[in-house]
Amino acid sequence: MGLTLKELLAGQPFEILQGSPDIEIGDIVCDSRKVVPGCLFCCLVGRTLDGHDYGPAAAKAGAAALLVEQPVEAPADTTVVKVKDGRAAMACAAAAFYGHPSRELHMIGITGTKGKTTCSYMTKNILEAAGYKVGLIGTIQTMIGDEVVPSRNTTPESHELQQLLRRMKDEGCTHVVMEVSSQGLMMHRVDGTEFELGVFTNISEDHISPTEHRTFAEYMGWKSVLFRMCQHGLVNADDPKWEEVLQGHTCDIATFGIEHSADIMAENVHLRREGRHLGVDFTLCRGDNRWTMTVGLPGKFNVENALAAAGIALYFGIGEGAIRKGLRDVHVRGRVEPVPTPSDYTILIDYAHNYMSMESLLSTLREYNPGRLICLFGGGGNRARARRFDMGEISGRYADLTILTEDNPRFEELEDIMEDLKVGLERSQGRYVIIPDRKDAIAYLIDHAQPGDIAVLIGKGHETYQDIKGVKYPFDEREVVREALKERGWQE
Ligand SMILES: CC(=O)N[C@H]1[C@@H](OP(=O)(O)OP(=O)(O)OC[C@H]2O[C@@H](n3ccc(=O)[nH]c3=O)[C@H](O)[C@@H]2O)O[C@H](CO)[C@@H](O)[C@@H]1O[C@H](C)C(=O)N[C@@H](C)C(=O)N[C@H](CCC(=O)O)C(=O)O
Ligand SMILES: Nc1ncnc2c1ncn2[C@@H]1O[C@H](COP(=O)(O)OP(=O)(O)OP(=O)(O)O)[C@@H](O)[C@H]1O
Ligand SMILES: N[C@H](CCC[C@H](N)C(=O)O)C(=O)O
Ligand SMILES: [Mg+2]
Repeated sequence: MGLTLKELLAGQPFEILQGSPDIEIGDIVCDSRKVVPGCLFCCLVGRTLDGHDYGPAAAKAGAAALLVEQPVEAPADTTVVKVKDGRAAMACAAAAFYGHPSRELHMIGITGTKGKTTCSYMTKNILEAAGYKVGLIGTIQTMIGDEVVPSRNTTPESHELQQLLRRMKDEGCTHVVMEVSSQGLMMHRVDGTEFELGVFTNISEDHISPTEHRTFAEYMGWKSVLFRMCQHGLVNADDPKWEEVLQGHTCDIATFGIEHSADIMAENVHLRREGRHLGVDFTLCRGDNRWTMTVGLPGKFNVENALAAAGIALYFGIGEGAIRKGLRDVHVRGRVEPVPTPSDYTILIDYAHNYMSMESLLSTLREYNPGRLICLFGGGGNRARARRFDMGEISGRYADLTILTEDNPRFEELEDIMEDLKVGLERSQGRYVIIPDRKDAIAYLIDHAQPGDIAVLIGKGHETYQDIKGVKYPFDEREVVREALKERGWQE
């Protein structure tokens, strides 16, 4: 026996515009193309379209009820209820519809400008090493244990999220680790989800564009919301803004850090380079415990991510061995991911695409003392323009050679994007070449790499396409590297 509309909206103010709220609801959707008979269709005001325009079509296709923010035409036998905020109401109804699965799971939500994806994989690895079955929701994909479910958004729409959580619980997961983006918080995608742990990695200026957040204050304000939704907070004490992010928090707080005094700390950070393999070691300190750890991913910033993941594990009472195994064996697609190469130089694929990630990535790679540091990247079209000047400038500052190329120009002209990148590079007087076709650019890089060099292909990360004027052309960077090496006679 399913729940009625009235039961789904319990605790939320709503006004009945027509029909009865005592009807049973068979599903919840917000896309008229996904309507099934007997469902609740939620009319949402989007960035480009208005779901209210699809209300009549949804009713015609069999929706039993419409959730609206303003009146819409509907047949007399369709119930129509009006709420103030359609996304918030949909999220709470979805949580009720799926029986509040978050209450039956150990829910971990990770927010922050950078490190969410990496930290969530580290956490999953550790929890699995401790014997738990784990659900993961984030940028690259959703996972139910080992099963992969494709993701469209980092934080899914609320009804998809609640459905996933229910599935995870039913399929035996005990813990779920998910990335909670500021867009997800702003669009009420996680409303109705009860988080046991909320984690803050860091914050820097990003996602400020006509399609994302209007100001930095707004961006930061949405990140704060997670700490009013969780029972316990774990935050990065090295981030200068952590106290601002916690404004209005209702959870208790534990901290982690490398530079500042914190509950969980890293000491003896040591960058490790063995042939073409890079990693980092540190001592994990909590109370009297001093545990040496080896992280399978390079860079000081991955010590921060590891501390956050270890902090989560320690909260759940997980011991030294599982933490060590989980951190040592971690691999994340497109996050400082090594690609097999002839053994004398390193090629990494990474997803840096803003100031903070470029700076962290290149400054830490520099510290590995490469023969030369070579950076290959472009700037995404129809995204925050400031990123391009920053990325150009930082590459010019740290790299011995920059190879400028394409990265999802979308509907912008590649030449215009290059001009912005060049401005940044010239500001820091970096040495660069321009090779518009990314495949040619990679071939150039391979032809010029020398023993001891570290080359990093930046921006595409896990992506497997090149988005040009609305068409997504297949482009898997690791395959392109492999092919180029093969053409040059190298076999793995
Ligand atoms: C700007 C934005 O966030 N858009 C999200 C939003 O779509 P929208 O508001 O653009 O929707 P719309 O096309 O205007 O349509 C409005 C409504 O009409 C409905 N509709 C539309 C057409 C139709 O025929 N019938 C119909 O019912 C739509 O289903 C929708 O409910 O709602 C969709 C469903 O939830 C999201 O997938 C979509 O994310 C897009 C893909 C996106 O790129 N979002 C980015 C900004 C984002 O959310 N990023 C964050 C962070 C990423 C990170 O840093 O890791 C994320 O969490 O992914
Ligand atoms: N803690 C960190 N601090 C700074 N930079 C980081 C950190 N962790 C990862 N990075 C850099 O940022 C890139 C993206 O990292 P990751 O995917 O883990 O973060 P995210 O918060 O999920 O980002 P996105 O919002 O892009 O999905 C990495 O490829 C790396 O270059
Ligand atoms: N997913 C993010 C980062 C993409 C990074 C880069 N590949 C680009 O296209 O700018 C975005 O769409 O803004
Ligand atoms: Mg992510």
